[in-house]
Amino acid sequence: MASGCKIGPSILNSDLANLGAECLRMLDSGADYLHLDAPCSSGRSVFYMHMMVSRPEQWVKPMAVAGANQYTFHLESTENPGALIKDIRENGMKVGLAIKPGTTVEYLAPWANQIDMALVMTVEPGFGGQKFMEDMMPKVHWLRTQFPSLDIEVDGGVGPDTIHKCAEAGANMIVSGSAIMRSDDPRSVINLLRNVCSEAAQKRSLDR
Ligand SMILES: O=C(CO)[C@H](O)[C@H](O)COP(=O)(O)O
Ligand SMILES: [Fe+2]
Repeated sequence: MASGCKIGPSILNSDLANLGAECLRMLDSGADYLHLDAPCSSGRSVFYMHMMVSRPEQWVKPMAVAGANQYTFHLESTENPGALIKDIRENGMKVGLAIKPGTTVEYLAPWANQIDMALVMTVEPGFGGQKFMEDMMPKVHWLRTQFPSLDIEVDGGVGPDTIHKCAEAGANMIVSGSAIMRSDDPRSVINLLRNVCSEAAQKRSLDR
């Protein structure tokens, strides 16, 4: 089984001048992990880095030193994914592998057994508040069918209006930026996302 349904608020849209307080606010609201789209340093043990950078090789050690738990890089940004996966592991972090909307899932498949999490981007990487791309859901569904125990994350435009599509397709790790950060009640948004996701996962396991 994948590691249960987890909700990771994206801090990209938060008050960056008060990053520490924003992270604590999210953890206090029930976040399972924090999805960080920019390098930062912290001792907390729930930081999953989404590295939207060219040459992701150069940030592995700094992120490990900063206390990141997981290092997600874009398949499009490296010529040697195998070596990078090995380096991330040797630096004590879990491995996430992301694909942009224009990349087909067949490129990711050969690496699926070597990674902890696949990230299917549901917007073009860059900034928060973009429109969710529903046409990415077949990728999630295909991955879930082929790799039932893989953690599969979606990132971009995910919130109460779009979570059902993600959950039904098989995503179990949910990044949500604006929908959580802009809510007056982040806890209820996090709970809703997790409940929809867990119900879909439970239904899948009953159907098998
Ligand atoms: O990787 C990202 C942007 O490329 C962010 O994680 C993402 O945009 C989250 O924000 P929102 O939920 O508002 O789309
Ligand atoms: Fe992200």
